[in-house]
This record gives sequence, C-alpha cells and structure tokens, in this order.
Amino acid sequence: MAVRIKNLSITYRTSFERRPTLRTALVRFGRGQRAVREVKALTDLTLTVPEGTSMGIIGANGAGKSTLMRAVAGILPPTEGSVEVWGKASTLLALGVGFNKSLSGRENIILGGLAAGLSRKEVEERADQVAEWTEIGDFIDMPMQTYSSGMSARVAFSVAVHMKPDILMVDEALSTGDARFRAKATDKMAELRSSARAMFLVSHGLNSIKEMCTDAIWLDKGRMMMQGSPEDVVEEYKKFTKVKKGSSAADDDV
Ligand SMILES: Nc1ncnc2c1ncn2[C@@H]1O[C@H](COP(=O)(O)OP(=O)(O)OP(=O)(O)O)[C@@H](O)[C@H]1O
Repeated sequence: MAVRIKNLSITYRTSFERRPTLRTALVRFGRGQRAVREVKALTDLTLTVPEGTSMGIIGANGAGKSTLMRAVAGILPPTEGSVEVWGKASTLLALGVGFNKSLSGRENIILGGLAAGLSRKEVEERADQVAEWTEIGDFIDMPMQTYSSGMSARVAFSVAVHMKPDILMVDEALSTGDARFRAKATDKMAELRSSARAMFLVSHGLNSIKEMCTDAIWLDKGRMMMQGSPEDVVEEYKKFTKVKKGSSAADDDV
C-alpha cells in the first residue's frame, strides 16, 4: 500500500474584507466588514493507491487536483475524512510553491532537502547534483526572484526527483520548462517510477498521462468522476469536455 484516502473533503475558508459602500463606510466610520467565503475543493473522495502505481490526475482548472496533492503531501489537513501515506511524500517545495524568492536556487534546494527530512550531510552531498541537474548555469546562485518561471520550474522539478521521496508527486504544469528539459524530465520520471513506491502526476497533457501512468482519476468540481485505466479515463474525460463545450475539437491538451 502507498496511499489510502477515505471520504476526504477539504474546504477552504477565506476571510476577506467586504468592499464597503459609501453608506456603510460612513455608518461604520470606515471600518470594513469581514465576510467569510467557503470553497469546497474536494468532496467525499475515496482512493486506494497500491504500491507500484503511477496515478494520473486529470480535470479542469479548479477541479481540486492541486488540493489533492497538497493533502497527500501532508500540508493541508482534511476537513473531513483521512489521508494515510506509507513513507515520505515529496514536499510542497517540489510542487513549486513555497520557494523563498529572495534566496538563491541553491539555498532553496538546501532548504527543500531539509524540509524533505534529509540530514544536513545528505543535503550537502546532494545539493550540487540537484543544482547541476537544473542546467540554469550561474543563475543557480542568484536570488530566485530573478528567475523566469521556467527556471523556477526546473529547480522545483529537480528538488522533487532528487530528494528520494517514497511517494513522488509531480505537477507537470509547474515542472516542465522547454522541450529539451521536458524530455529530460520525462526520462527521469520513468526512471523514478520503478524506485518510488508510487507516483502522482497532475497534467493537462493527456498523452503524458497515457504514457506514464498505470492508473488515472478524473476530478470535476472536487468530486471523483471516474477511476480506471489511463486510456479509459482520458477517453471519458475527452467525451465529457467535448459535450460540455459543444465543439468537436479533439485537443490533446485540455
Ligand atoms: N488557498 C485557497 N484558498 C481558497 N480557495 C482555494 C485555495 N486554493 C484553491 N482554492 C479553490 O479550491 C478549488 C480547487 O482548486 P485547485 O487548485 O485544487 O484546483 P486544480 O484542479 O489544481 O486547478 P488548476 O488546473 O487550475 O491548477 C478551486 O475552486 C479554487 O478556487
């Protein structure tokens, strides 16, 4: 067993200041009124991921894919239900969020390694290799705020694949870069599939889901629409998006 998710629901609660109208501003002497908005990002999701699975996650923008990844990474507690993970999952940093942009790529790699639970010695041993793998040259020692989004993605991907997670999580939208780097990333993922206990791949590229995954799920508005072989799930998802759009565009990237 690699990951077991039972009846998982996640609700984001965001508190924000309501824009006051002139009248309320006058009456309340300019004090803003706070409102709370709840977004149910995942609803009653149950999923069992045995060892050796490469799980593809597909779905439209806002379907809940990243939320699911964060829950597996252990940084988002379930509002209801449970998430059990056997071993160490890639950290949030590997998903491209949580970099400290005022530090260099190399420093972020070190922090990422420590956050992933490696010892200082292990991190020191690995940091240069991880940095080199990004192939971003001198930029690796510059603050990350000077990076292009592709360069940040390379650092994120490199951290993800080199920190020996038992559960490898890759968000392809954040981890690709240009065509050549993408090919290198794909090779690396294929290599890791055999050593990691399981892999989760979020992608809008339906072909990569078919090529790299053994299993797939399709999420829509936080609910699981289907689980099955990547071919079947992609097929149904394509049908669904075509019907919804009312177009016949057989786009591969949805
Ligand atoms: N930090 C947050 N606070 C409040 N709402 C959030 C937050 N993060 C995500 N959401 C909401 O939760 C829902 C699911 O978002 P999520 O990022 O998991 O979708 P996604 O499938 O990864 O989308 P995309 O393909 O665009 O990356 C969306 O309605 C989104 O607006």
